[in-house]
Amino acid sequence: MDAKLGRVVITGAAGRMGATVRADLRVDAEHLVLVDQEAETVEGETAVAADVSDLDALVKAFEDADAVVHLAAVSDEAPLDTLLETNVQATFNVLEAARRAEVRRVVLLSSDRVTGGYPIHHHVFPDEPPRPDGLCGVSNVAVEALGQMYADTFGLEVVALRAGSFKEEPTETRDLAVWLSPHDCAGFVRAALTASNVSYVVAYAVSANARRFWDLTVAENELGYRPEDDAAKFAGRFADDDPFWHGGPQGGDRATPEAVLKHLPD
Ligand SMILES: NC(=O)C1=CN([C@@H]2O[C@H](COP(=O)(O)OP(=O)(O)OC[C@H]3O[C@@H](n4cnc5c(N)ncnc54)[C@H](O)[C@@H]3O)[C@@H](O)[C@H]2O)C=CC1
Ligand SMILES: O=C(O)[C@H]1OC(=O)[C@H](O)[C@@H](O)[C@@H]1O
Repeated sequence: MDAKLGRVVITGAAGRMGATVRADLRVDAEHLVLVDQEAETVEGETAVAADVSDLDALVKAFEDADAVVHLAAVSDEAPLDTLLETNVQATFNVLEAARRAEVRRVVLLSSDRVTGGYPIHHHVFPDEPPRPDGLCGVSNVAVEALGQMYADTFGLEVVALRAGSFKEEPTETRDLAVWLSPHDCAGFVRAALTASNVSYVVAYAVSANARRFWDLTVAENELGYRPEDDAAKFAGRFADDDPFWHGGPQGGDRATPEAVLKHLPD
């Protein structure tokens, strides 16, 4: 266990990933501050009902915090104005509140959507150019850029984790490549909070899936985390000859014109 987690704020703490991260950090963090539209607490936690659009509320919630894990977001395709507000503007608010409250480190949850336009046979390194598979991916590119700017300009320590598909177990063929297990999700976030010598790091957060598309060297070298689960143990549930493996974008169905058109204005 890492002794030095300190006081950690989790935005979006009431969401899916929040439950996993919170249960893991609660064990040895000095204190958890849970920011969400609503949040229930147990001993050792404080709940702050706040919207991440409210910069002043965030500055207050971040007082005396050592680190922030920013999970509050829209994690699916949506109209651009929604994504700009809930992902881009909110990430700016979180970073700016962290700067004002003198928080040392911020962990941003980005997503594999940033590079979902690469073909499935391309092994992607985190420093390759973005190739978003939709507007949500575009918003995640901006999220990462904000993190880089705050690290370079203000010396904030920022880790952007490009999470794959976070779920208990794989539920579709594509998950054999992109699954992020709860155990590994907790491991990546903990490593992002505790790694030393961080200025700005962007790393994929995906389980050690034999069929994964993404390189994990940065996660191992700069964050010190090597994932442990592998979706291959569920491979028997899915057809070997699924057309997904024949080619096409890593984002799968969501990278189609139809999927993106659904959220464009009439
Ligand atoms: N679940 C997944 O497979 C993946 C998730 N991610 C990213 O990880 C992060 C967490 O994802 P999940 O936990 O799955 O999402 P979620 O939708 O389950 O939870 C998000 C939480 O944020 C809160 N929230 C949303 N807007 C808010 C606002 N304006 N102010 C305050 N709270 C607000 C919601 O109430 C909710 O509790 C997101 O940034 C998402 O984009 C990235 C890749 C994959
Ligand atoms: O399947 C994936 O790759 C995606 O899984 C999800 O459920 C997330 O909401 C999304 O942001 C991921 O990128």
